[in-house]
Amino acid sequence: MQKRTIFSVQDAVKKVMDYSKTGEIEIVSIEESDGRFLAEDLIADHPVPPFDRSPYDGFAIRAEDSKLASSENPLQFEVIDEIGAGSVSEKKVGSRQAIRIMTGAQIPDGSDAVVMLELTSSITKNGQTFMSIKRAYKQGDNISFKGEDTKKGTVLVKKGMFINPGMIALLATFGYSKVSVAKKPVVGLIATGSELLEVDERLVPGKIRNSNSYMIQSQLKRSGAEPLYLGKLSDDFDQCFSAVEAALKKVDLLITTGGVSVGDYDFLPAIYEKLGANVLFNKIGMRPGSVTTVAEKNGKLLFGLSGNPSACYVGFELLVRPVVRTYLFSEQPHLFKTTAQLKSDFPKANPFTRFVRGSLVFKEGNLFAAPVGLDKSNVVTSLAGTNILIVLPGGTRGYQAGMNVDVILLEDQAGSVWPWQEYSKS
Ligand SMILES: Nc1nc2c(c(=O)[nH]1)N[C@H]1C(S)=C(S)[C@@H](COP(=O)(O)OP(=O)(O)OC[C@H]3O[C@@H](n4cnc5c(N)ncnc54)[C@H](O)[C@@H]3O)O[C@H]1N2
Ligand code: MOO
Ligand SMILES: [Mg+2]
Repeated sequence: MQKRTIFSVQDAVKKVMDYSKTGEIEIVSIEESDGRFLAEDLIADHPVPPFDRSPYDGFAIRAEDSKLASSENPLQFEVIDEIGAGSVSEKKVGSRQAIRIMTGAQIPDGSDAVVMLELTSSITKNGQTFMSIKRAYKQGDNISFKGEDTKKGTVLVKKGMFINPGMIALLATFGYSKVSVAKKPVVGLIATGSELLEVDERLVPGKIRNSNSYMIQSQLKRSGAEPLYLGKLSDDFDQCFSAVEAALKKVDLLITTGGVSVGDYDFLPAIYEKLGANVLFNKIGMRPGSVTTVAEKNGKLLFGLSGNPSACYVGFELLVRPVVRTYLFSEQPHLFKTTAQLKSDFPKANPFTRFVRGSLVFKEGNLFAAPVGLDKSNVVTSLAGTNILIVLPGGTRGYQAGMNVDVILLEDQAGSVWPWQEYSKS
């Protein structure tokens, strides 16, 4: 048996990223663009608002006519027109004239200020309405100016950004009924293991249900990829080899789970060899996920994730996700990292960097990182409550509650450029 060379997390991620590439573009309707990734910069092709408009229901006047108005000296204006949002007055506001205007309507010619309805009183004399005011206004008072929200030509959203509800509002504002989005990379997924049952099968001795396939499909969707589930296979070399070889022709990336360690039925290393694939690494100095193996065949990446659920989960987030996000044009394809206070002691020392499944707790302006469940690579239940990975660099000491630790956010969309310094032994 060959001794495996241990790669640092940093070096492993770098090696994988050397083979990551950007994907293709497709055009979808604005409704379908929700949750996708923008394939070109979103540039304002007109100012917003496109015209000076009223932010209130009230009256458009000439500010200069209001100069002498006060409670002792209310001034009366002749109301010459009325406009709702969407209408444009053909009249020009002249001296001591006003136009009744509603929120969102274009400011009429001649006027340069708006008086809120509540600050006026109106009377009608011989069919003619007059309104009066008790204070002076300055030029520009209560006007929402053309371009005050954004100027024409402003880059509002960069290519590669996740399309959220606010971005949908922008797309609609600028007339994008069709949106150019990144095509989802098709990621093939094969689960290996003779012990695996289908989800709807009853438990029998020695067998467990295949949870990795569903978990990874969900992680793929969260990352923005299109999963192509190719089924689960027994630990049979020929069957697994043919499946991997055939899958490579159909997908942009291929994930297998299980069979990457040193067991008699761990066939992935031999499959990579027979395929003539270039194995980038097969051991990483991290826990869980130390057995995560990545190979490349003609530029296509094959991710051999561990069979152990927590190791599989972590291997995906650290190594597959940034490749998917690069496909989706993200310039910040890695998970976002910040610091938080460790919520409870973590006494177990380990020479490898630990990625402890945890949840972020917000309390009185502070961020806490709470480890969830049992910290073993074969556990599955802790994953449900996981929304962060708590990074505990390898070393001989454990960690105490209250210490500042790095955490990486799993449900954030902004992402990050490569955030991790090398985690050295503490
Ligand atoms: N002698 C050694 N043994 C092991 C080592 C080692 O270095 N030397 N590494 C251990 C570590 S660390 C891990 S992690 C596992 C990795 O195992 P494999 O990736 O080869 O995965 P399998 O052997 O196929 O399965 C491991 C474990 O996971 C369960 N499993 C597999 N597939 C699924 C699935 N789709 N859904 C749910 N659970 C799954 C499987 O039943 C096993 O219990 O190796 C250690 N051993
Ligand atoms: O690959 Mo294993 O998860 O380090 O436990
Ligand atoms: Mg194994």
